Amino acid sequence: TVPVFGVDPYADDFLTDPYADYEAFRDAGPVIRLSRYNAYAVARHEQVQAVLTQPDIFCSSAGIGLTNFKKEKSWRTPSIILEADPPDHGPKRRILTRILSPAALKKLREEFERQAAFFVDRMIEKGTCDGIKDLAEAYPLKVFADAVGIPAEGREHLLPYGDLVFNAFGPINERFEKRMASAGATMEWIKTICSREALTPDGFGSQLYAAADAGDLTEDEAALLVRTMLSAGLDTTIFTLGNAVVALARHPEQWALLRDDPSLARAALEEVMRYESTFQSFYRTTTQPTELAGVRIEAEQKIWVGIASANRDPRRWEDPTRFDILRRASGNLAFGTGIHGCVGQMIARMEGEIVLRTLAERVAELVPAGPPTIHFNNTVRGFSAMPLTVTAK
Ligand SMILES: CC(C)Cc1ccc(C(=O)O)cc1
Repeated sequence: TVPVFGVDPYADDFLTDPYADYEAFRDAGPVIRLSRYNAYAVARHEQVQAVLTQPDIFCSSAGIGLTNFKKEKSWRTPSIILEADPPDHGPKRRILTRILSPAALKKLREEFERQAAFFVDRMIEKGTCDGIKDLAEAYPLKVFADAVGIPAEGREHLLPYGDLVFNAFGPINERFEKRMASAGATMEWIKTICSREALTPDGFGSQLYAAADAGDLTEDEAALLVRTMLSAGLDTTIFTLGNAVVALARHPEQWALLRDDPSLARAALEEVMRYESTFQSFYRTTTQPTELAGVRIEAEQKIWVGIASANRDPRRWEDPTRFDILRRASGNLAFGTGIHGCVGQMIARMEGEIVLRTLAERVAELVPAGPPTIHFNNTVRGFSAMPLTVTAK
């Protein structure tokens, strides 16, 4: 029989330190059940990879959260790429891949580097600062929001919106209800800035409307893909940058390695994403009766997919609980994998690598000036505050 766990993976005390529970999930078997949410679960690297690479059996169109769109209404119009299966998914994916191409990103690199220098220099001037507020949040809210082409005013709605989006992939619990209750103005603002006229002429958003003008998208689909960019491209990079700063501040010997060799920035970022994955988990839904690692699973079942757990699976990683920026961390599942693997992973990596390299080039010491504050959310895990003392190189 399938091992059953009654634990609540969305409880604050679970999310404070989920890793012992993830280990128990992995050790219990390749497939387990989370009885509290009536879902199967995969927590090992091998089965997480297997589920994400069989979209015909483990689909996304029933929602990639706990809510089954075939049975309950979604809180927002479903995403036409994230919550879509082949054949609808492919053409939309190709449009985003083209807009987020390496050539497009090369044009942004200089501005992204200039902004990273600005925010890091300001932290050094302050001496005592907050690694989240002054860098991890501020940087993507400036460079990525500018790249999409949304107006400067009103960006304070972006984090509340992201919190709503990521809470909605979990259960409709008190955390979600609370955020939803105060989301009126935010939902209005999001709708407004995804419209053609709100966007600057040269950003990613306008390029989506150009695809509509070329007949590759309807006007409404273009607006929904702008919403996709704002949903997927901010909270994730913000929490990842925050997790990087916290991990480096807490592991001075790893910080020293990076500071003494800034070219390690990309490898350091990859290890942060493996060691402290921002994205904890999401779901797939079985389209037919199937068998996974010898376990029979009926159709229409929600499967919890433990990304952060897979990234610490000792069956795949040597000494997984050790934060080691010199290890080969590529191949981790922080960006997912398969046809839905993160379409923005190259711009996300560019932001992260530039920020870590800029810190390494300009900062001598990065020392905690107090404990970090965890941000509790149903899907992403990170910090809302990290007091730091920062000294110039
Ligand atoms: C890690 C992913 C679940 C992030 C994400 C969120 C939202 C969308 C969308 O299309 O709205 C796409 C991707």
